[in-house]
Amino acid sequence: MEDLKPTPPNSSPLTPIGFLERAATVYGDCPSIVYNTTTYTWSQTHLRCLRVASSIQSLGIKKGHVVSVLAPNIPAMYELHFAALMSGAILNNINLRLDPRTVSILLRHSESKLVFVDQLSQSLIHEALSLFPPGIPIPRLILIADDTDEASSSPSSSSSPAVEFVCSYEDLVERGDPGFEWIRPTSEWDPAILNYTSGTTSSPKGVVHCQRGLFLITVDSLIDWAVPKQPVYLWTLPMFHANGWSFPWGMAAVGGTNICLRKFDATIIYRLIRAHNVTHMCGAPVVLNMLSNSPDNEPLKNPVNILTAGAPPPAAVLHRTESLGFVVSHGYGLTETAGLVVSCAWKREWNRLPASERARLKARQGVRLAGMTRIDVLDPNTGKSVKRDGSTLGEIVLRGGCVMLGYLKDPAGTAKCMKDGWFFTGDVAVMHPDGYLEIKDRSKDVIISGGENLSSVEVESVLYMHPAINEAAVVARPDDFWGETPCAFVSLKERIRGNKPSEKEIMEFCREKLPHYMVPKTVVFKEELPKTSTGKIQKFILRETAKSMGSAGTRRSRI
Ligand SMILES: Nc1ncnc2c1ncn2[C@@H]1O[C@H](COP(=O)(O)OP(=O)(O)OP(=O)(O)O)[C@@H](O)[C@H]1O
Repeated sequence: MEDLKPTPPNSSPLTPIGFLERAATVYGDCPSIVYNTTTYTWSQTHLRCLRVASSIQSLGIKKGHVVSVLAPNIPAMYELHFAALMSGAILNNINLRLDPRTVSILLRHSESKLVFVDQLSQSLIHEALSLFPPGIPIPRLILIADDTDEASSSPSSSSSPAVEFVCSYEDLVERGDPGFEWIRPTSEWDPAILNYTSGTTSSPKGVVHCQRGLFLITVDSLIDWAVPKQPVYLWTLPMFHANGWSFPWGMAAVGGTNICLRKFDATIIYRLIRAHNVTHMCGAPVVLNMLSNSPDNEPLKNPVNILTAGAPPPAAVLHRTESLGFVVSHGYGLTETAGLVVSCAWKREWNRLPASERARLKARQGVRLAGMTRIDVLDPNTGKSVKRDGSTLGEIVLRGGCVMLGYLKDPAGTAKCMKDGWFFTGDVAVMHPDGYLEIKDRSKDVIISGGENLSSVEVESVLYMHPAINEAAVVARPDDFWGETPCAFVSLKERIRGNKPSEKEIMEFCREKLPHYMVPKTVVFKEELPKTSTGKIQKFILRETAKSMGSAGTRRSRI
C-alpha cells in the first residue's frame, strides 16, 4: 500500500469557508442573519460575502495581509469571518472595549492594512491612530454604518470625530463582484486568523491560527455540543473573543439562524429568546450569573442550550441557571486553541443525581473533545502525569490539530509554551479518578499559604453559595507569617444591598465549608469587580490592591 499517496482528489486544504457555499445551496431561502428589522437568507449572505471579498481585494489587499475589525456582534462582523478570508486576507478581530493605546499597539504589531470600524468606535480608532509614531503606515479605514435605532440613539454616535474613511461597508457590498472566485488556501497550514488573547494575566499576545485548525475546531465543537441542523443561535458571546469559539463558521455548517445584537443585558437576552425561539447561545459564567440573578428572569418556555467557558463556572451559578430552564454545557479552551477543546461530557446516568450534585460534576472542565489528540495534567517537577486522585495539582497540556501555529513575532513566547510535544496552558488542574480534569487555578493565581498550595477557585465556589454574594474573586494577600493568605473581593446582590453581611459573617460561612487555611482572612466589599471585556475578573488588579493593603498580619492561631 506504500504506493498510495495523497493526491489532489483527497488532499484539498481544509478550510471552514466552504461551509458558506454549501449553506447557500442547502439553506438558500432560510434565514442566516437576523438583526433588528433586517433579515438575510443564506444565499444573500453568500453573495454579500463574495462581493465584500472581491472589494477587499480590489483595495489592494493581498494574500497574507492582515485586515482588522472593530465591531460588536452585527451582521458585518459575521460576514467578515468569511469575506476577509475569501479575499485571501488574515482576519484580526479587535476587542472594541480596549483602550486606544492598546488598540494602537495591536494595529502596529499586526501591521494591519485595512480596518473595518463600527460607527460607534470612531473615537476609539481616531485616538488609536493618533498614537501612531510618525513614519509608521496608517491602515485604511472602512466605516460600518448602522442606522438602527440602537446605534443611532447611542450618545457616542453624535459626538464622533471626523475620521477619514475610504468608503462604507455597504459600498463594498454594492460595488463587489458576486461571481468572485474566492481565494482558496494553497495549503491548509496557511495562516487565517490573528487573535489577541484577553490580557487577563499579561499583555495580549497575537495568536495565529491556520485554516486547518479553524476547520477542525468548528467541526469538533458542533459535534461536542450536539448542535442540530438549523438551530437559532443568539450572539451573546462577542465574536471578537476567539471568533466566538468558532460558531460563526459553525452556524454556516448547520444552516443556523444567527440572531445578531449590538449590546446585551439580561432584559435584551430574555426578550430575544422569546421573540426568536432561541435554541442555542454561548457565554462566560458572568453571563450565566447575570441571567440567573436578573429581576427579569422567569422560567423559559422552551429549553435553551447555553455553552459556558472562559472562566470557572461556580456550581451554585450552574445550578441557578439550570433551574430557569437553560441546559448548560461546560467547556474549556484558550485563544491559543481557537475555541473549546475540553468539555464536561455529560453521562446519562448523572441525570438521576440531585441537582446540586449534578452542578458539582458539571463545574469540572472534563475530557478532550473527540477531535483533540491528547490532553493531560503534568507534574511540573517530574513532567509525568499526575495521579488520578482529584487532588494532586499539575499543569494542563494539550495536543491536537487546533492548537495555534504560534504567537506572532514572538518565537521565545511560542517556544516557552510549545515544547516536548505539548502546548502548555498555564492552567493548574487535578485529574479525577474517572479521567475528568478540573481546573483549580491559573498558575499565576495559585495562593501559597504556609507552604500549602491553595486553589482560589475552590474558595470562590464556596463564596458563590452565599445567598448575598453576586460575584467573588480570591487572590493572595502578603502575610509576614504565612507568606500569603486568601483575600476575598466580593460584590453583593442588588436586592440585599440594604442588609449587608459583615466580613466576619462571610468568613464564618466559609469556615463551615472549607479547611481553615483556605478561609479568606480578609474580605473586601466592592460595588463591582474589575473585568476584561470578555467577562473575566482581572485578578492581577485585585492582587495589586491586596498587595497594597500590606501584610494581613494573621496570627498562627487564626489559621
Ligand atoms: N471552563 C473554564 N474553567 C476555568 N477556566 C477557564 C475555562 N475556560 C477558559 N478558562 C480560562 O481562560 C483562559 C483562556 O482565556 P483567553 O484565551 O481568553 O485569554 P486569557 O488567558 O484570559 O488572557 P491572557 O493569556 O492574555 O492572560 C484559560 O487559560 C483558562 O485559564
